[in-house]
Amino acid sequence: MLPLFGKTKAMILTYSSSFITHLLALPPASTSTSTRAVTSSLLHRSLQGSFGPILRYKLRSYCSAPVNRGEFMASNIKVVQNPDSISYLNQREAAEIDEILMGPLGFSVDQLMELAGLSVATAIAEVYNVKDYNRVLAICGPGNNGGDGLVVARHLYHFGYKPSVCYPKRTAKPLYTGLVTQLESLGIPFLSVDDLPMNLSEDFNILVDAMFGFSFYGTPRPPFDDLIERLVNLQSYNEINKKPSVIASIDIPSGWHVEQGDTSGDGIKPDMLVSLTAPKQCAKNFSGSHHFLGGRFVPPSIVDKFKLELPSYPGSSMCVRIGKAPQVDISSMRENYISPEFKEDEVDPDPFIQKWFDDAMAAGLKEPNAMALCTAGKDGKPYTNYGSRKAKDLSENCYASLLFYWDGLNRQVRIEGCVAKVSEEESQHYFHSRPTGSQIGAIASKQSTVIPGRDFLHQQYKDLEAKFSDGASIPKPNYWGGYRLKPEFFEFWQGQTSRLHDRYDIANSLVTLRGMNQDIWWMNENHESNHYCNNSYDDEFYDNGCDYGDPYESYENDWQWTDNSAQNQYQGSSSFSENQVRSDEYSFDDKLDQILDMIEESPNFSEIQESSEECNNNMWKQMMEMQEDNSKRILIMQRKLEELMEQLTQPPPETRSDTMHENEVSFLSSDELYDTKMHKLTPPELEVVVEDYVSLNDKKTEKRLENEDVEIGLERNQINLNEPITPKVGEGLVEVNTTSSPTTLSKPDAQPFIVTDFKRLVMYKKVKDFIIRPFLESINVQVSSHKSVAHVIFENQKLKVILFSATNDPPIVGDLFVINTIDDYVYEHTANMLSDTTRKLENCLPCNRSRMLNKFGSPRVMKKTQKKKQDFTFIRRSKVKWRGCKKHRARKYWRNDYGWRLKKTIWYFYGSHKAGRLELYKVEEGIPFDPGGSQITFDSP
Ligand SMILES: NC(=O)C1=CN([C@@H]2O[C@H](COP(=O)(O)OP(=O)(O)OC[C@H]3O[C@@H](n4cnc5c(N)ncnc54)[C@H](O)[C@@H]3O)[C@@H](O)[C@H]2O)[C@@H](O)CC1
Ligand SMILES: [K+]
Repeated sequence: MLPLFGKTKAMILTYSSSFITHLLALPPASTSTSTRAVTSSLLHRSLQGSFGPILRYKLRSYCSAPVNRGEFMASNIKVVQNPDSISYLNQREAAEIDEILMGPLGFSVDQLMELAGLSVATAIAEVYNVKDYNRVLAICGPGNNGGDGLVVARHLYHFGYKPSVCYPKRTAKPLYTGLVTQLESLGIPFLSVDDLPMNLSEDFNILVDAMFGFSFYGTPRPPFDDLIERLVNLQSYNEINKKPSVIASIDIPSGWHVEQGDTSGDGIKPDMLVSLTAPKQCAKNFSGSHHFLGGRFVPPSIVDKFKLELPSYPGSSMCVRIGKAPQVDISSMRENYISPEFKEDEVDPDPFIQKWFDDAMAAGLKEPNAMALCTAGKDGKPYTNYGSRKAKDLSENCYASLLFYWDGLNRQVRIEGCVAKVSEEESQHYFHSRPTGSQIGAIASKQSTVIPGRDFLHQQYKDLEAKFSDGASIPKPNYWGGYRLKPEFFEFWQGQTSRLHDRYDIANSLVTLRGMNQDIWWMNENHESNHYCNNSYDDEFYDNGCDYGDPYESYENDWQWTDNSAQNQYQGSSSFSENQVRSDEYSFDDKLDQILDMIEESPNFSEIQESSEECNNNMWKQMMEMQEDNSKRILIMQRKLEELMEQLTQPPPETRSDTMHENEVSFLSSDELYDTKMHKLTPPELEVVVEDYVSLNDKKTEKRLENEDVEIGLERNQINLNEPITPKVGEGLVEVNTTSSPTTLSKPDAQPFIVTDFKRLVMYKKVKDFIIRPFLESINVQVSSHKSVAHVIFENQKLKVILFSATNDPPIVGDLFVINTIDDYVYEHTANMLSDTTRKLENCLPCNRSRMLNKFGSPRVMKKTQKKKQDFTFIRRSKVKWRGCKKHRARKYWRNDYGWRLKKTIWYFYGSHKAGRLELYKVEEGIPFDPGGSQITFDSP
């Protein structure tokens, strides 16, 4: 570890060699090293050259951040190699653990479900990146497994996925209703089984199987049998599809026997299984690519009691992979960066004093001051083979490049300039300021030598430690010293989505350099680096054959190891062992071959080759200038592309309504109505905005509706039926003529179609919970004075009623508006509220004019508002029909008149003009009715 500014430290690693490590991953035995080395050096050089920026785009994708870059990457998840040593639970044990957790151990089911769901979501995100696997369907069952699925959907939403939920058998417990409400508030669509395509991979990338967990038994009952069937059939669809969808099962592949697994052999075949708490016995039969364990809450007492052998979770991860990760496909490693806006004024050439460095510090990145150093020798090749030397390079060609890569912030700063040795005094001073261990380490690891193994190094260290135990000053080896780079060129890079990365270059002449040229990079970095040979600028070590930092090249040389483990500060890293590094694991990728071919076939190739031969500082400068031009061009292109992308990816404006609350009912006046484009609709017309339309899938409700002769959508004359009308979620306007003239139903994304005759329109509005109810039975607005129709619109959680009168006249004062709703299906609060309203209305039904006036327009109020009695024509209808009514008569009236069942709730509104505007007042018991006064607010019951 090399100090910078005295107290901060910088590590110089070999940028280009580690770069090549990622990039080429050469299997030494099978590839002609010399050719490849030359090509790779040219490849590297080309990065600096005229066609560099374009290539860099491709290349960066191979050497970007280590986490989460696509399928088959399980970065920080500890891999438990032997799944056989893991415990598998039977059904009884699983249930027992559940009971203990939620009994004596004091967990609540919500808690466990949240943790379980989170771990499943993180495992999914670990394997299936959000860019390629964006559309998720969580298929949720009736039990806790289904609850986990709901939690997963929520977390995936927050991770950037687009989840939908199919939850056909809902459980009316607050835990579940709460989870549903949470998802609804995020605008996550709930789809019925009928809404789903037969081929689920048409609409979804990931299918989260949350139907059944460890309590499943027997064979799946409807509608899950159908859903499971669709998951089974997926395989045949997937064979056709270019990008098949994947199944991620929670705890147990649904339909499988909890212990015996897929007994019939024709069950679902999930690609991923996330076992919770501990794998169930059926998981032994799991043959998909990704088996994870989640539910990181099992306390030691349970581990002991059930003698559980479980893989340990790495770091703070919520999940751990069981078994081996599939072979890494290098070409698929590609991070879709999501970064904040790139602000030019936030970058400063000195990465140590600018905001970016502060950001990196604040983000808690490990050693943000660590950097990679890339040099090039006089032959122009950064690395020819393992015999090359950074220091030697620098003595021949002072140009070098430093790279600060800040993973986690998706940022990188590259600095280029000329490097010079610092004075011997400076080096001496710094050497003795280092900890004794580091000083000994500098001597112990002999530069650029091949050593027999790690033990040898330890012994060296011990011997030297003994030698200097008397506290004598440790002499600085003459090969140890610092370098200073004078920056001439900076490149700021920030990863962005779809590879449209930000890149901002600053050349020396444009900026005032601050700080940078005062600082020293200390060479001899290997003392704290696990993987690399010591580095030296002392000529006497040049020929010792140590390579700088490319472990793959190292195998070629058998075993090279000059590590100083005594100084190992990477506590988290597992120790380096030879058998972890197998060349055949890194097969040479076709794509890379292509790139290399491209370079070699490029018309510039020979030019570059030639110039590289006589590489000198001038050439480098030229190249940098060329690169600068290109970078600018690329930057402009990127911006343009980004703008375009932004335009293309603008989401459509959100239209969404929610549970309607009584006190949020508002009305538009006919004036308002005629002011808008809606005036084009000539009455009598009925326009209903259908939002959040969800068809019924609750058996009980369905049955009721059958009995009640109610239909979803339009109830119409079957003979004249052109085609079935089933509005779905997201569909927009439904226009219906109330006359028998042809009716147009238009949906934004569908062909308009004609219905010539219908009885009534029935809307089902999903309320906040599991029950889907018809919210408004035909917008059956009865206006007492004359025939009117209404527009009813849900907007911003408000019900808006727009009235049309048959004569084009606005409704008059005293009109009574009746909107029918059905309270049976109304959930909880709404139900109570409405039935309460019913009760109140029943109690105050106007049996005669005087009684009505007492209730709704007391003489006192009338007097005060100087209104005449006849203005209160509320009773007009009741005079005719409700005269002398008693409660039961009123009920009868409702049933007969509306052909509806008894429990229907009717909302009464009283129309009144105020400042040219029609306002509707809810008629309620006990509240003085004052149409001239301010609008009555509704008390919640
Ligand atoms: N203790 C744990 O380790 C935890 C368990 N959790 C989850 O809870 C699950 C177990 O939950 P549950 O006990 O609620 O049960 P399940 O979620 O396994 O399902 C039981 C439900 O499915 C129904 N069912 C069973 N067999 C059926 C069949 N053949 N056809 C149709 N329906 C059928 C049952 O009537 C019941 O409603 C676990 O698998 C796991 O996903 C997590 O939520 C939290 C932690
Ligand atoms: K499941």
